[in-house]
Amino acid sequence: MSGARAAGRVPHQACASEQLLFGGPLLDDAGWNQHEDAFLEMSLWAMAARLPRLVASTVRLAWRADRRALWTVGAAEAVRGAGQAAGLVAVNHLLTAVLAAGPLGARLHAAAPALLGVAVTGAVGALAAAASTSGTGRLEPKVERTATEMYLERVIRVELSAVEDEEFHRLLDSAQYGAASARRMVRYCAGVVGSLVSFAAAAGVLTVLHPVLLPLLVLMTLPRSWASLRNARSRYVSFRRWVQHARAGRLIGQTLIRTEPAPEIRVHGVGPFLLEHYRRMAESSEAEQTRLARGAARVQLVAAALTGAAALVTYAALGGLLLTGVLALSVAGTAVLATRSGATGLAALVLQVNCLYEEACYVQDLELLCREAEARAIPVGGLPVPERPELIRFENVSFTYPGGGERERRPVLRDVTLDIPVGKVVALVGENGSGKSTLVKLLAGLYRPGSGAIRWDGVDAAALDRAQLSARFAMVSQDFHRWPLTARMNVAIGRTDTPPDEERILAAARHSGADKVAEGLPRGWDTLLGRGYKNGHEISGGQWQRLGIARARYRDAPFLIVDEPTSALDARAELEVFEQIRRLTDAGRTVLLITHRLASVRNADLIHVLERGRLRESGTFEELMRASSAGVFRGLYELQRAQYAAADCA
Ligand SMILES: Nc1ncnc2c1ncn2[C@@H]1O[C@H](COP(=O)(O)OP(=O)(O)OP(=O)(O)O)[C@@H](O)[C@H]1O
Repeated sequence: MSGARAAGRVPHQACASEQLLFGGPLLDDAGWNQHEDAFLEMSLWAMAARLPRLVASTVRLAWRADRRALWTVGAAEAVRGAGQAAGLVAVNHLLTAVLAAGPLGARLHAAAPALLGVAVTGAVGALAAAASTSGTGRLEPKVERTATEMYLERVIRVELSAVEDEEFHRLLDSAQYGAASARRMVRYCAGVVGSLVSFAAAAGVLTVLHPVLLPLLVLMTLPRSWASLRNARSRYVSFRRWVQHARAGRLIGQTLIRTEPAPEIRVHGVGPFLLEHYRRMAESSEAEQTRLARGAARVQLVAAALTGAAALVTYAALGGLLLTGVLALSVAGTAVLATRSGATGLAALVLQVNCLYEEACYVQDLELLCREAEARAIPVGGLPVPERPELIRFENVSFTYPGGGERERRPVLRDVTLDIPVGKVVALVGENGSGKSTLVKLLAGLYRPGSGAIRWDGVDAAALDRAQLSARFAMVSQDFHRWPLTARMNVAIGRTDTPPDEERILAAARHSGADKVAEGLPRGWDTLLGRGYKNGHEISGGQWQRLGIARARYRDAPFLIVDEPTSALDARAELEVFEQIRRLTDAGRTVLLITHRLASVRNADLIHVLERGRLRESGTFEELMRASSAGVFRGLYELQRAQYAAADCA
C-alpha cells in the first residue's frame, strides 16, 4: 500500500497536450484535496475504531431528516439479521431431520416444521430487505437536503469578509461534497448495519455449532476483503493522481460547448485544434483505466486463489470434524451454509466501512464549516438604527482588507473623516482603487472599520442592529448580480420580504427605463434572462443596468448606493438616470453616488474626493471648481473636459 500511497500525493506527469495548453498539470486548490492522505493513511483497524462515531453522526443527520424512515431502516436491518440467524437454525433442524435414521416418510414429516421455518424466515428476510431499501431511498434525499440546508442557512448569515476569505472558501468547497457524502453514508450505514447483523448471525450460529468454525470463516473472508480494499484504494489513488488531468479535459470539452467563446472558436477555427487535444488527453485517461482494470483483475485472481486455499483448509477441517464424529452431517451442512453467508457479510462489511470512512471525511468538513460559519456569523441584535437620522459621520476611519500576504495588506482607507448629510446626493469621486466602493461598503455595514468609527447621529454603527442597518440600504454596484430569473423577478428580488407587487415593479421599471427593456423581450416580463436555459434570453449590458437600477428603486430604501450606475448606458439614458437619482432626494432619500463621469456630479449636494485611501477634498461642484482651486477634482475634471474637446475636434 505504501507505494500506492506515495503515488497518491504525486501528480501524474503532464501529457504533451496538458503541457502545451496549460503549461503543466492543471493544479487545483480545491478543499477536498486535503483528505487524500487522511484516507490513504488510515488502517482498516483505525477505521473500525472510528466506526461508531461515523455511524452516530449519520444517524444524527438521518434523525433530523426523517425519524420514521430511520426507524424503518434500523428495524428492517435488525429483522433481516435475526431472520438470517433463525433461517440458519431452521436449516440445521431441517438437515438433522432429513439425515436422521428411519423411513423417508417419517423423516420428511419430521422435517416439515423446519421447512416451514426456512420458508418463513426467507420471506421475512425478503420483506425486511424491501422495507430497508424503501426506507433508505426515502431517507437519502432528505439527509442530503438536511445537510445542504444545514450549511446554507449558516453560510448566508456569515460576514462578507468570511465569504471572501480563501480558507473559508476552501472549507466551503469541501463541505459542498459533504451533503452528497451524507446521502451516500446513509446507504453505507444501512449496509454496514446489515452486514454486521448478518455476520454476527452467521458467526453466532457457527460458534454454537463448533468454536473452531468462526476462525475458519474469518480465514475464508480475508483474501476477498483484502482484494476489495486494495482495489478500492487503487481506484482512489488513481482518481487523485488523474483528477487534474480529467479536470483539464473537461475544461476543454466545456469550452467547446460554451456560448461565450463560440464566436471566436468559429472565426478563428479553434474547434478542431481543441478537439484533437481533448482526444489525446482522453486517450491518456483511457490508458490509466486499462492499467487499473488489469491491476484489479490480477488482485482478484490472487484473492480467488487464496480464497480457494482458505476454503480448502476450511472444508478439510470440516471433513476432519465430520470424520472424527465431532460434528454430525447435518451440522456440517449448516456450517457450510453459515460459512458462506458469514463470509459474504464480512467481505461486504470491510468494503462498506472503507467507503463510509471516505465519505465521512467530507461530512466532517461540513460539520466543521457549520461551526466556523457560526463563529463568523453577522451578530444579531444591537441598538435600534435611528428612524430619521440627520447626519452620518465617518470619524478617522481606517480600513484594511483581511487576508492576503503582508505586501497586499495595506490600508485601503486611511484616517478618513467626512460627513454624509441625510436626504442629499453625496458623490464620491477619485481615481481607480482610491477606496470609494470600500467606503460605501463600510457604510452599509458589510465591513467594519479597522479603527475610527461611523456614527449615525453620534451613535457608533458597530453598536447598531446589523439587520436593521442593511434594511436601510439599496445598492446598485458596478457588478450587481444578473440573476438567471425572469425579468420581473430581476426587479422584484430587490425586496423579498413581501410578495412581488406588479404596480411597484412597473413604477420602478419606468424610473430606470427597464419598462422599455421588458417591452422588447419575447415574453415580456416573463422572459427568462440568461443564455443556456430553455427560452432563456440574453440582454445587453446597458439593459441589465436598467434592470439593476429598477431593482434598487423597487427596494425603496432610504439610502441608495449607486456605484458606477451608468457605465453601460448610452448618453441619453445616462442623463435620464442622473435626473431620476436627483429627484429621489425630494422624497427624503439619501443617494451615495460613485462615478468617474465628473460632469454627472455637477448637481450633487456634496462631493468627497478620495485619493489613495485618503480624503483630499470636499465641497460642492462650484466650490471644487473655483478658479483659485488647484485641487485634485479640478485637475481630473479639466483632464476629462480636454479629452472630450479633443474628441470633438477630431
Ligand atoms: N474584497 C477585496 N479584498 C481585498 N482588496 C480589495 C477588495 N476590494 C477592493 N480591494 C482593494 O482595495 C482598494 C480600493 O478598492 P475600491 O474598490 O474601494 O476602489 P474604488 O475607488 O471603488 O475603485 P474603482 O474606481 O476602480 O471602482 C483597491 O486597491 C482594491 O484592490
